[in-house]
Amino acid sequence: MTPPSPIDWASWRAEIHATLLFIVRDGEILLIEKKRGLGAGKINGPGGKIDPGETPLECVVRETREELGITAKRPRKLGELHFAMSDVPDILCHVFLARDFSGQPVETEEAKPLWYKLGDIPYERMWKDDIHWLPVLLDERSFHGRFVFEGEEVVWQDMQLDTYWDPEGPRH
Ligand SMILES: Nc1ncnc2c1[nH]c(=O)n2[C@H]1C[C@H](O)[C@@H](COP(=O)(O)OP(=O)(O)OP(=O)(O)O)O1
Repeated sequence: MTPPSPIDWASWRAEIHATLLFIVRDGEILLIEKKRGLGAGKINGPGGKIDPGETPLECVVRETREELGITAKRPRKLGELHFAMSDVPDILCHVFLARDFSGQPVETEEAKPLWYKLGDIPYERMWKDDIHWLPVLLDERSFHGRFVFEGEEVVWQDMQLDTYWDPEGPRH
């Protein structure tokens, strides 16, 4: 049974809306080592904050171009993550999966591209929540995750699988 949440999700609103993209091709996943900003030093998918007037899909394509110099083909939103943080603003993150891209991934000021076999994803170098939803994304199932952080640690979590997505965008 899920323990009571330390925060009231009914009144929760994200201060930041962001995106993440995971590209999977030929049994490997394209990740980045993030070089600056929130999560610097961690391994993650490309992505970042949504600009004013931008859709999550436009954002994830733009951020992937900026961070890796490639264009994702047909990214599909499969997940939504709510992060209640203790020391940085709360985040709502739209999570996408793509099976192809054009161009060649290059290292930029923001990110270093890293390919991993699907069986060797380095969860120990990623945000602590990732292990709870990335395998779901890789199974092409939709999900809605909520995580409460104290610093770097997850102190409460809830994952709903096979959720329905409103193509118009986030609920908060
Ligand atoms: N807990 C957790 N797990 C997995 N991924 C993330 C988190 N928290 C997060 O913030 N993230 C992701 C969501 C975003 O993709 C990035 C954070 O975006 P950020 O790098 O701050 O945004 P940019 O727009 O690229 O940054 P600047 O250009 O403003 O430096 O991490």
